[in-house]
Amino acid sequence: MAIPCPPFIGSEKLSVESGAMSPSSPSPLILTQDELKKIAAYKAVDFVQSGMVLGLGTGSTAKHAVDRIADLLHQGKLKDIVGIPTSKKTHQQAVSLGIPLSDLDSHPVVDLAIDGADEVDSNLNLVKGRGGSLLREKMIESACKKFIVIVDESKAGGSCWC
Ligand SMILES: O=C[C@H](O)[C@H](O)[C@H](O)COP(=O)(O)O
Repeated sequence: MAIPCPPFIGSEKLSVESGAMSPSSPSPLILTQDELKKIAAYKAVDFVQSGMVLGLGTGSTAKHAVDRIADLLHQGKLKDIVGIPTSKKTHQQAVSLGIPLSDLDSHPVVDLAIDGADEVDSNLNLVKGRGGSLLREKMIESACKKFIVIVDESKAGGSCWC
């Protein structure tokens, strides 16, 4: 699914400033749902600081956050991160990207957890776990000081949004 994106996200402004496009004829920037997930996930990772113990979420949205954390570690912009994965899949992804990992036994307090959700309502109630890792998510996300849930607009619809 492709979703029209507001002009403040993306490269349109840069194109206008560089003279590549006339300001009077802006063309809408179309982003896919996965690109929107990536933008939201990268924004969540802005809250990660060096030295943190991180809950690493599961799913197609959280995957982008884990990728971004690994990028920043490799660039030296983040240091001394310890990740606690919420699923076997995320564990495998983090290992493949070289993110140092631990568990709740060794790190019972998690500074920040970042994860997706299946649905969110206007009171920020969440439906989670359709990716199959609800138990580990609940354990790790209950132990965190701060929990960032990343959702694109497709998660805000449905019966619980009132
Ligand atoms: O068990 C799965 C998790 O709760 C996911 O965070 C949730 O299902 C959302 O996944 P996705 O980002 O792939 O929509």
